[in-house]
Amino acid sequence: MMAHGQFLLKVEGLTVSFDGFKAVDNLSFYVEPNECRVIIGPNGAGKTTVLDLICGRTKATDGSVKFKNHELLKMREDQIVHAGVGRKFQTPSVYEDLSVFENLEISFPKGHSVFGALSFRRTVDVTARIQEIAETIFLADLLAEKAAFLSHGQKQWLEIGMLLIQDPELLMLDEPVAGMSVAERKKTAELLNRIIQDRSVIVIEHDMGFVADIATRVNVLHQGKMLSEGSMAHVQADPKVIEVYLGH
Ligand SMILES: Nc1ncnc2c1ncn2[C@@H]1O[C@H](COP(=O)(O)OP(=O)(O)OP(=O)(O)O)[C@@H](O)[C@H]1O
Repeated sequence: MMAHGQFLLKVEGLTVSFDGFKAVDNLSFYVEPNECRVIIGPNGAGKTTVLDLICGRTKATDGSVKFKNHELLKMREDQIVHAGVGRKFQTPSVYEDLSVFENLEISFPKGHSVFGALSFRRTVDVTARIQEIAETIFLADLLAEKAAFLSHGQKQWLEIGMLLIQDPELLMLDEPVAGMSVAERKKTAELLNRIIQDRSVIVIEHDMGFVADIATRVNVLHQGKMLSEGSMAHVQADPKVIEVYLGH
């Protein structure tokens, strides 16, 4: 347990400018453990850029991003992953020719096994973890199936599983339910509500019904700045939010 007032992620004064255009402009927010924070806002508001800055894909111009008090802005992308921050991009990138099992297996972090050279024990350990993750992502009955034969929604879940197997403390997802059926959206909400028992999640989302099902708090971005922040009910009732986003 973290002490009161200890945030998992502290974003302060985060700014990036591309040729003088500030895509993210002096943005600050704080994410607690076991939180599902949803970032909403109109096209071009800077949502994807915020995730790119946190995961080290884009270099910030100014500000600070502290994850468990480590400054992420000074770290490389691979170091940020190693520190416990996982990122899923919009389009699923699973290995189509491999099975669900193999996709999860190759995502298992290498070189951290407490069993060291005891490869048999290690295999048992990995297999148990793959089984557990497969159940979480609704694919336990499809472990032997080639990823190519999964539905779009199942591929999205598999990719979430490939991140979960690395046990990140912070997971960032860019529009995870885009292209999913209503039933798949419901199951994805159930999945996110389950995984925040053990970690925090930041999600970019446009589907307000889905946001209502998952968000503990919502950030509304507009022109790279925080337009409004709070519970779903709070931001939905905020006249500024209705004017630039929800009213459209
Ligand atoms: N590498 C870059 N170079 C120049 N401009 C960029 C770069 N990345 C993003 N931008 C610009 O920054 C702004 C914010 O883009 P971003 O993709 O973060 O918005 P978004 O809120 O995720 O939008 P959407 O909902 O359409 O995905 C846009 O005007 C975009 O064109």
